[in-house]
Amino acid sequence: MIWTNDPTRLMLVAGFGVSYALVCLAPYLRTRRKRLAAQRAKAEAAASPGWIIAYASQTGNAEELAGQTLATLKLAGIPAQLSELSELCAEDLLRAERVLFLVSTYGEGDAPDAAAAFSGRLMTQGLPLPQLHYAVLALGDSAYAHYCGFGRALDQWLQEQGAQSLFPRIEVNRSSAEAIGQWRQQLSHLAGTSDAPDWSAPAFDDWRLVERVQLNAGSAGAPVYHLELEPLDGALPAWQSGDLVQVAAPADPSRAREYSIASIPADGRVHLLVRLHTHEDGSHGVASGWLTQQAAVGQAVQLRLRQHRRFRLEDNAQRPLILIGNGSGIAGLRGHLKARALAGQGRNWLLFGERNAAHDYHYRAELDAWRRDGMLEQLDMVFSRDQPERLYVQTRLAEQAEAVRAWVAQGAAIYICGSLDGMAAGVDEALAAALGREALDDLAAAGRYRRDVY
Ligand SMILES: Cc1cc2nc3c(=O)[nH]c(=O)nc-3n(C[C@H](O)[C@H](O)[C@H](O)COP(=O)(O)O)c2cc1C
Repeated sequence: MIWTNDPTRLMLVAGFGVSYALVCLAPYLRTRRKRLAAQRAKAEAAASPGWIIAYASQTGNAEELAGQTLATLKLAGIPAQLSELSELCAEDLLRAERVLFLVSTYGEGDAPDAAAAFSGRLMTQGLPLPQLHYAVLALGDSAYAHYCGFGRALDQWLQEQGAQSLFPRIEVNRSSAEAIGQWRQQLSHLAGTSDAPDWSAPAFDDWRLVERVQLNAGSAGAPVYHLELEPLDGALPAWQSGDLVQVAAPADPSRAREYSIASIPADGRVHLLVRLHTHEDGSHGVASGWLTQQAAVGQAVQLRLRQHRRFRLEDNAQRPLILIGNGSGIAGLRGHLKARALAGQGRNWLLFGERNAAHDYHYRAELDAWRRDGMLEQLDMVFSRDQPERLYVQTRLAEQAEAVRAWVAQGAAIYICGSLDGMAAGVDEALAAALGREALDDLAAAGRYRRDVY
């Protein structure tokens, strides 16, 4: 060891010692600062009156992410509750301090059906919300003209009311894993936790295509096929009428296509109704081409079931049902009719549109049998091209406004399945004309007007 009395050298040694200590200490201090900030965030969040996770979802994506958001906050010890957007009233918002909104967009930039009243009534008012801290996760598909239209409108309205965003709106294009990852990261940051639960979607299972029949030979429309599938391992999973399947076609497994399930578990198989889609250049749709042209009967198909809570019967199982649809939309309605027949519930009115009775009367024998057995109280088949003038379900519905009012007065719920263009909007207008727009919005908010339209 070398001793020295030279003051300059002593200063240098001391200076070096202090710098060295600082260099060693810096990472520790940084980590400690971060830990304290995280603890503070957690304590503040836990002390707040509770977070609200509000979702508006049509086919369940936003709802599923809302459930995962709740699980993440709960894991971090933050009191939080899940709420459908439609359940929130002005008073709730005036009181709330932290709300996470997860909303999708439907129609042409519209809110999901259940949130129509929230969008039409609350969002047209001025509410002072300076106390509200919020974030928006907007789900959508950039192929639509009004990409994330409802999420954007909600965000803008909240800003106009003086609410403060916790972080900029995150837009999720076609369920993009990257955007969902950003949301998850923001949540972890807010909640001061790094151990968020796994959000990955369930894997696809192997099913076998066991039957395929074309239903509309000779039709003026594109070919429609009835398909039956069984799980390869024989264990039939549970589902409810109204649910969907996602099919991963070998040519594009990253973008699953969704189809309504046309059967119930008592059938022992998943039935699908698939219309072959043909592009302008003559090529077939990836999934519809695979399922109806390429996959051989007996071949394995990658499939997973998806709950579609918004289109299930749920509380409506005891109510009379008005089922309205067109084209391949008979799939989702057939699932419900099968469930009703199994439960012995005969108060069903089916109003269905296709082109020609001779070729497009899908499942005619089954519908006739239900009619005979008292499972279909009223059946209105509307064939657009069987008479000189074109006729559609919405025209028939408008003629039946009196009956619609009577059924709804008796507690009926209304289910719509089929095409958005040319059917859903017209049916919506006819229903609004029969019942009043406000009453229809109220039915939607109460889960008595449900749509699976595409
Ligand atoms: C009939 C229909 C209309 C849609 N309209 C829009 C739209 O106008 N803008 C948009 O960004 N996304 C639109 N989408 C895409 C959905 O918002 C997207 O699929 C979202 O993931 C659905 O979430 P959800 O399951 O929570 O309802 C539409 C989807 C369908 C089936």
